[in-house]
Amino acid sequence: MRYGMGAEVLQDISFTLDPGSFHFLTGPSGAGKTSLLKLLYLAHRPSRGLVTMFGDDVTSAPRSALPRLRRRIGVVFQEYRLLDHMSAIDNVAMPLRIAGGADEAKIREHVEELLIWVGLKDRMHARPPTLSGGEKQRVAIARAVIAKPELLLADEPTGNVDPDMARRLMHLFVELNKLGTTTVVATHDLELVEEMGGAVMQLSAGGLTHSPASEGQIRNPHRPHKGLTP
Ligand SMILES: Nc1ncnc2c1ncn2[C@@H]1O[C@H](COP(=O)(O)OP(=O)(O)OP(=O)(O)O)[C@@H](O)[C@H]1O
Repeated sequence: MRYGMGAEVLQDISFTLDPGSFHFLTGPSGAGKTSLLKLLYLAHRPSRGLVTMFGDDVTSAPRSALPRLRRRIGVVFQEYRLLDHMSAIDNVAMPLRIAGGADEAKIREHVEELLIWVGLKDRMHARPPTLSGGEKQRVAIARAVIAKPELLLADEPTGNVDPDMARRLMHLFVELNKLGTTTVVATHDLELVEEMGGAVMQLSAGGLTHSPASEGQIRNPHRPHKGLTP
């Protein structure tokens, strides 16, 4: 992958994410973690090579096919990308409203429950510009997981919260993963990676220096979260 006419920022990377697996993506700043997630989110196409997603080659998929594919992916962006004119509740409810099929009262109940769980009981009606960095991060995470996507991509999702909340949010990802969501979490927090015990993909200077030999199962126990049970 390269940006424009620049040098390649990712080279000769080959891996498969088994359905339902959980992977951490680590590596120093600038190694290419965000760039790799952009390939997986279909925000960028590789300059050479192949990306297949849900069994289909998406490298040459028409642009018109991308929104439908992206609806199957939940993303926590490093810069959150919340809609500033909407409340936290409405930001989080968006994937459910776009998916359709659920009645508004149920959506609201589900969203409120999740926002309470991530510690935003008193900030649900606030708009993103009035939220702290850590609060915005939690809204972004809630939005990414609310519709139980098939694939969850999270870019440094706990970078702005304290260690206890970081653990709580990781357990939310684990809980979702147990429901079948394939998960990739890019993080600098090696202590948390060690504690959670998932498979690790390690990037260094644009190459994968360590990729999981095994199936990417998280080994540690977790606290149950009722809102994400089927
Ligand atoms: N939009 C862009 N245009 C040109 N180069 C870019 C762009 N975004 C990132 N890069 C370059 O691509 C390389 C990989 O960056 P990337 O953001 O993927 O790394 P990262 O591992 O996610 O870093 P961090 O941990 O700091 O978020 C870096 O050399 C970076 O300077």
